[in-house]
Amino acid sequence: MSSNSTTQTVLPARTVRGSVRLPGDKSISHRYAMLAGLAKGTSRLANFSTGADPHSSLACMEALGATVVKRDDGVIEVTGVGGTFQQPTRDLDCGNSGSTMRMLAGLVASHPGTYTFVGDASLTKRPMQRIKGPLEQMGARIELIDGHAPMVVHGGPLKAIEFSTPIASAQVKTAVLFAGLGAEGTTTLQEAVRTRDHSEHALRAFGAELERGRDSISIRGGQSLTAIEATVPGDLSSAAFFLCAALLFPDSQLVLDDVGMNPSRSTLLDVLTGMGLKITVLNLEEKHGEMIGTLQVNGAEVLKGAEITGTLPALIIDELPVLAAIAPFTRDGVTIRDAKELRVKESDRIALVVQNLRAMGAEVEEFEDGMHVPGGQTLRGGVVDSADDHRIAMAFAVAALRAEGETTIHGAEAAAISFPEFFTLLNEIAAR
Ligand SMILES: O=C(O)C1=C[C@@H](OP(=O)(O)O)[C@@H](O)[C@H](O)C1
Ligand SMILES: C=C(OP(=O)(O)O)C(=O)O
Repeated sequence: MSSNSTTQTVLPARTVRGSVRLPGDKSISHRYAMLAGLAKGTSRLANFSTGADPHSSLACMEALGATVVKRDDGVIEVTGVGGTFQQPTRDLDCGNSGSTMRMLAGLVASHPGTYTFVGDASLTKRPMQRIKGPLEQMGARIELIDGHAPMVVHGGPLKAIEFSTPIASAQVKTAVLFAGLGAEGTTTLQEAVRTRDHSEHALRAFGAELERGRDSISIRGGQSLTAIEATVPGDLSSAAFFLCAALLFPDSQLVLDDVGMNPSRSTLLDVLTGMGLKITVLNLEEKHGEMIGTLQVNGAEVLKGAEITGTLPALIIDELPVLAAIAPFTRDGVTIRDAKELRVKESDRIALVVQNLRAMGAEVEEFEDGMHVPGGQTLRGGVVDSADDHRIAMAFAVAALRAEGETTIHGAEAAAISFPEFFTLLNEIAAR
């Protein structure tokens, strides 16, 4: 049972209808917060994520000497340190946010000083060795306890490296690129799977030059950053919950405004289209390298299944819990393999999805690297547990819309990590 339990009850719905405005993208908000904190000048960031995680990044940047003003109109103003971080007098508290800990470790690594990173109980269990390797190769020293936080980064002069990421992780890629920004020489990084490229776009937006090779990305050290004015696109991973809700009802109709459509994230839309969702993209435009569009969606006549294997899981890793949670309602079932990373997120997302699906009466087969959820099943309302994992809380709220009877979600407040408005918006679009 989650430790700090606020329960939410979700009733079945007849359909979902309406229009939804999403919080700013969590991944982009983290990157803008960090780079704005290092840059020269004052950045103005509209539609910055309301989620707790990017606010952990902002608080860390304040501890490093940046000034953060949260304006009443939702715009966040960040005045950066102009290239040199202040030695923090407190721990850098990353809360629940793996992105904050891993990416910021890379950013501070080239700055002489000692930085102590801490996090909550969940973050303290997550693997940090993956960034220690490359950052130490560049010349930083990193102390971990058994591969985990608390993590002490001893920053200093770094040397560029050539690095091939052994796991598909945008956070690891970002840690290396951010360290490369302050290193001597040109750092080159190769990824087997092309993960989300928000860091590349954000670095360019703040004035850094990067070079893309066929399957590599290079950054020259010693470049300085300049403040930007930007509007953060709506979060496609938050949109996923509503898109999956729309899939559940043939007559559903939703409009999602100003959603981030970066091609390195939008594979999700191909998967949902393959499952039968009708998606029309309107008003597509580009801002600071990021695509933004309005999504008009209608439900599936036949809700088909999906096979999510190979390199695909890495491209939709945060959306897998909700896809699995609605899988019993598909005609053909959903198979997820090659997704072992799910076990080291805010919770063991494979074990927890399986546990909660079973609590709602579904049959599921668990694998070390995924699961198989047969289709053609019904769910009954039940008691599910988020284990303080935001994506799990929201995934099962969506599945509950088509369950028989009401569903109680323990630890529902975890949604605020990425999407504080989630339950209010879900209630608004659910027709009962
Ligand atoms: O770069 C990012 O913003 C993120 C990358 C992914 O993590 P990994 O890099 O660990 O795969 C994802 O799960 C996380 O929610 C956000
Ligand atoms: C895994 C996630 O985030 P992070 O790694 O930043 O904690 C997530 O938001 O699902």
